[in-house]
Amino acid sequence: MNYDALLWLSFGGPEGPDDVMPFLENVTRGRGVPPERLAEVAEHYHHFGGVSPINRLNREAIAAVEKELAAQGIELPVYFGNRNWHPMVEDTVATMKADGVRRALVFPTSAYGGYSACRQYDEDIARARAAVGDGAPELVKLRQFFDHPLFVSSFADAVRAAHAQLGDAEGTRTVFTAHSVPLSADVTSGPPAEGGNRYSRQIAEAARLVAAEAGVEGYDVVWQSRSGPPQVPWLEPDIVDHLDALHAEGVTSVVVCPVGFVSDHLEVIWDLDNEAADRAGELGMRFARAATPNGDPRFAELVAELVREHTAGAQARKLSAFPASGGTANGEPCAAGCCEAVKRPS
Ligand SMILES: CC1=C(CCC(=O)O)c2cc3nc(cc4[nH]c(cc5[nH]c(cc1n2)c(C)c5CCC(=O)O)c(CCC(=O)O)c4C)C(CCC(=O)O)=C3C
Ligand SMILES: [Fe+2]
Repeated sequence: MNYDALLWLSFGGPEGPDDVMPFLENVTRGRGVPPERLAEVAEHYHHFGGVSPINRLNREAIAAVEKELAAQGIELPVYFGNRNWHPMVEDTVATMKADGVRRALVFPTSAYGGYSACRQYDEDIARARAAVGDGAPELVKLRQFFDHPLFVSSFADAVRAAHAQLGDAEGTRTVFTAHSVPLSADVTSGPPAEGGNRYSRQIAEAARLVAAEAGVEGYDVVWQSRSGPPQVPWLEPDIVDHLDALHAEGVTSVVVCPVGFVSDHLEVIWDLDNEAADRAGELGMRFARAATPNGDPRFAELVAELVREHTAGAQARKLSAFPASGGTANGEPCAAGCCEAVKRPS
């Protein structure tokens, strides 16, 4: 085998009240997020005792992946590193070097393209290697997986289960949601030759695939967790505004599917399970939120299969016509100018 480890690369989240502000400062450094927004998001974390579930969920997913790899006879130790909170990826890559790791695969915990979902993880890889310096392991990122059949079927079952929870009410609307990004960031997502908007087009494609497999007809794609200064346009409509619009149309029952995320981290348990669910309650709408895939055994199988694309020549299974992007070495972009960062006003 050409690889001697797997690095699980994620966003990171606070693990106690004192972590919240330093974590948020790490996330927003140079990103032009106003202090009012930061204070609001800090409150969301404090609502849960300053603990984001994301690190625990990643550790659980890693344990499942370790078991799956072992069951398949793939001997790869799994390391865990984050962009914004401990264990920081720079420290993890230093440990990998000290352990003698020379060439590792990297699983980023995002299924999509775009700056925040793909390219920024490349920057993390390059920064961590630079911090470690000579002898840093070679780091080869696994590709985007938004259209992988295991990812799609996991969400499809979750959507079906959420409909069943509502007793399959006639006319229940399925609403797919993903993290909003500035319009400018969506426009520059994907390789320039493709014409942009790769992030929102991949989200729309994943929603279409999940809806088709779940057998739901009426569905919408909306956005959530908008950040940044109010004057900067982001992808819309927002999920909460959309519930108002659905109510005005006479919809009385909704299933919300967070197709843009792999786990029940803070944007899911606060922005959906509290804010959106409360709004639905005020409007007298029935509301069920579909589960995210990381607790599903198919998620560990998916990661193992992406690994086997590199170690055993496994065929890249995918359901959309988008090219299999994102799998580059040492933080290289997929193409010149692909998903480049947009400067934010400070
Ligand atoms: C596309 C996308 C994903 C999905 C892809 C992926 O999963 O990577 C994602 C995931 C996540 N975002 C997260 C948390 C935050 N994101 C923020 C801010 C921002 N996100 C953005 C985009 C995305 N974010 C953007 C364009 C900003 C504005 C600042 C900037 O331009 O960078 C802020 C700052 C405060 C605020 O919300 O304003 C926080 C705290 C957490 C961890 C949650 C937890 O702790 O459980 C996760 C998984
Ligand atoms: Fe975010």
